[in-house]
Amino acid sequence: MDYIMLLQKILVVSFTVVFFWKLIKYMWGFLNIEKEPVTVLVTGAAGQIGYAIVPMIARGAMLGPDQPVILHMLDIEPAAEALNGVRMELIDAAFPLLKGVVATTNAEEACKGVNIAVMVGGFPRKEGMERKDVMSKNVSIYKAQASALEKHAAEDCKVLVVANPANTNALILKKFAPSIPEKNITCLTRLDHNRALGQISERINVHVGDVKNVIIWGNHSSTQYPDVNHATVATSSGEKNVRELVADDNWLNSEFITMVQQRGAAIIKARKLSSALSAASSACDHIRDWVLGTPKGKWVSMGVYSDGSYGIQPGLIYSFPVTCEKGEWSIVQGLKIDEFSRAKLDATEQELIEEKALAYSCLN
Ligand SMILES: NC(=O)c1ccc[n+]([C@@H]2O[C@H](COP(=O)([O-])OP(=O)(O)OC[C@H]3O[C@@H](n4cnc5c(N)ncnc54)[C@H](O)[C@@H]3O)[C@@H](O)[C@H]2O)c1
Ligand SMILES: O=C(O)C[C@H](O)C(=O)O
Repeated sequence: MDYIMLLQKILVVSFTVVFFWKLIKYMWGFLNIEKEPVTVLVTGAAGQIGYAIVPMIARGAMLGPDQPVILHMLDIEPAAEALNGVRMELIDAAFPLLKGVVATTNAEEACKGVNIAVMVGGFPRKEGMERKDVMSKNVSIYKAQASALEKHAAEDCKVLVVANPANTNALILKKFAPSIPEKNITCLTRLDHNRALGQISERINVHVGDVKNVIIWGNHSSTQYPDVNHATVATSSGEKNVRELVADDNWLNSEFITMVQQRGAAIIKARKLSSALSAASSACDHIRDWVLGTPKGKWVSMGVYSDGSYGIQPGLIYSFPVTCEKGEWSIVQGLKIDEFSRAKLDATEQELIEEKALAYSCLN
């Protein structure tokens, strides 16, 4: 009897809560109360990824179709005219969600009040240049931009570094923006994650949306480890393991890995330019899932500050499987790592340790 009364009470309370929640949401829509705009910074905005990503942001692909945005676009002086062209096109496109545009070559102005910073600007490797020269240029760019974010961005600003070497640029940014919480500084490996999903879907002829939980471990470079050991595919008879469906461990352990690792180079060979639309779209995926949350039962890959999970040296920006909730990511724990995977996790960690040492040597 007591149980029945308790159950009735629970049902009445739940019904009332749901009813009032729906009523509030309805009234909100009815009164047409708009959300406060979120300010998004895109550096390198006159470049290829910049040109692809700003309309995506202005259309709601990053923060949702009901989230107004203000775009801050930064580039360097030689690109000022092109940057102004992008600003003109944004105005011409008349995006309903776009509440303001700032196009500037002044980092301090660009960083003012920024809630989300997408760092695409950087110094590309040119013919005949040593790794150290490229690193040294990017270290000084990320040091300066970190200081501008530190001084002018919103306190809870979330940062995504896209420009290569993405993990190490993010690490330098973290070092020189000590008041930005370390959990708010990340780098892009979602493109590699999406590439891995795409390759599996092509191989077994299923829709890419039915494949989930691949992992990119480590560096956004050719040492990254695309891991399918925990990945599944939704089928009419339930979720099936990717290894079971592909039924070709040889392919998964060699050709598949190399294909994902080298995909960036393959795009450069084909387009004579590096990936831009897929990079822009994946950067939107990264921020959207971080801010709005990952769907239940699904994880994504993000380059985040290592806390020592899976034996990875703390203090590196390393790509892990993460889930996101209420604007915070957490590393998925407890996944079984076999011997083959262990060696791959360690190899990409080693490359990041060396990159960190090289970057720090450029600070001297
Ligand atoms: N992490 C990833 O998955 C991923 C994928 C693709 C490309 N990338 C990297 O993203 C970066 C951008 O690629 P892109 O194709 O747009 O290059 P791009 O050369 O077309 O554009 C780069 C832009 O950055 C600007 N820039 C240079 N120094 C700057 C500075 N100090 N401040 C602000 N802007 C500055 C340049 O003027 C240029 O407009 C590259 O480093 C590329 O290697 C990363
Ligand atoms: O710009 C590059 O070198 C390649 C890029 O990082 C990519 O993965 O497409």
